[in-house]
Amino acid sequence: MTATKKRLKIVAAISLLLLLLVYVYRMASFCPSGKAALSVPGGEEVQAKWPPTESPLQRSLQMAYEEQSSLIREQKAELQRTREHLARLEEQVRSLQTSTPRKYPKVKYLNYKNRKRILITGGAGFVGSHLVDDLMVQGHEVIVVDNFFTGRKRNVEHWLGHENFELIHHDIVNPLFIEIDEIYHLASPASPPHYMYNPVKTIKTNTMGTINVLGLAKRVMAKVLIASTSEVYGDPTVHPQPETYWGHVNPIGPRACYDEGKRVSETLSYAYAKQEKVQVRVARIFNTYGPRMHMNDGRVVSNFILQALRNETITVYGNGKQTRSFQYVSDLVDGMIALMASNYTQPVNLGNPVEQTIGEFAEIIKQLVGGPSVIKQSKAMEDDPQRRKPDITRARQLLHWEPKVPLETGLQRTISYFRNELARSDRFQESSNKYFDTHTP
Ligand SMILES: O=c1ccn([C@@H]2O[C@H](COP(=O)(O)OP(=O)(O)O[C@H]3OC[C@@H](O)[C@H](O)[C@H]3O)[C@@H](O)[C@H]2O)c(=O)[nH]1
Repeated sequence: MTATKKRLKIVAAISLLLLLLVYVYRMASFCPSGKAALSVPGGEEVQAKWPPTESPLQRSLQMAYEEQSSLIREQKAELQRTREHLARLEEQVRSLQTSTPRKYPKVKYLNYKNRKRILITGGAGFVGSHLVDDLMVQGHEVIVVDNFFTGRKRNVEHWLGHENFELIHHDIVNPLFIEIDEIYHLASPASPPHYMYNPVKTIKTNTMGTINVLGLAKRVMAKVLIASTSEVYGDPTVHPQPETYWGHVNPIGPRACYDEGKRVSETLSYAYAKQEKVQVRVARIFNTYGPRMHMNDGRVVSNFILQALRNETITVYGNGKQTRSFQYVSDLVDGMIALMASNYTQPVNLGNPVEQTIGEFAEIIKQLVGGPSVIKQSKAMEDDPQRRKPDITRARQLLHWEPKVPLETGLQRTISYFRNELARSDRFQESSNKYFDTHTP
């Protein structure tokens, strides 16, 4: 039994005793004058002296009451001492945290000429934070701008305080004035449930946000890489999809805020390139997965892995015959850095051409995670693209890039990441339960 529970029991016992005492006093018909009125046969009232001679029961009640009162006083004092001690310890932990020099991942030293100042919008997100890691390790100065709608400070906290790193809480829908050499524009929700949650904001981010980024690039003559998407091909009628394919997008469907938003983003890039001579790079990113995906991301990889880890039903939307091709996040980051470094200005597909149906993918996850989860079909998503596979000839030829991480290897890393995340959230839950248990007044 915890100390708190013991204390609660003692307090309850004392309250009962007090009630009993009050009751006994009432029964003795205590008068305001300090005298008890006693009725005698014949109607005469005799005023008795107060306190009357104490009965043995009253005496023992009184003693018990005094004993319990002093116990409560002692325990209150002890509680106060413990609280003060805890506060002192917390203060010590805080001062230790600030005085201990932080350990950072090793970064290369680049001289002034080779070191770039690189802005990453959406740099605290899933893909952005991996890009931050690579560019920091290469020795560049990295400035992250994020509005933390889907990004998290935790994704980049290992760089906080590093002299080459800066984190700015800012929404790119509003203009930004800083000096930089390169911009990776990744800011936008990317998971269908996230971008459909606030379609107007998604469109604003991909239009006004992109205008702000391109305007900044124009002012400071920075090179820009725009993170576009395979969704510009919509529900494609050409398979696999080369960059020359114009796409098949429903402009008023539930996905339009993202698909059309990204298409405008591409259009803006080439308008600024033509009119303002801004150097642009456009990466059309296909389905990507890996550690640091949000637990509530809602995309198929995180959903299936979490369902399997929790022994829940694995939900396949529709008949499961729709296809996707999944690339591991480190491959994508390599591709983006190679594209930025190249002098190629047309869009480039970055994705893994190994394609599978979503039904097969559910089986793969179930097998890799193990456990008793069953796979079930549920309602199909509206306008869900039916086949998607990148043609990466352009990236192969121009960037000498192709994905390296096999699906199983990438999935194993992602599964172990989500396993740790689940354990972490359980620990957090446990400790917050404990906290509320001991701090309930
Ligand atoms: O729990 C789920 C989630 C998703 N799915 C299905 O799995 C497929 C993939 O869905 P996701 O939500 O992971 O991603 P989508 O391919 O639809 O969109 C993605 O496309 C490429 C990127 O640019 C974006 O990250 C994202 O928009 C879809 O057919 C979807 O219906 C399930 O069957 N079950």
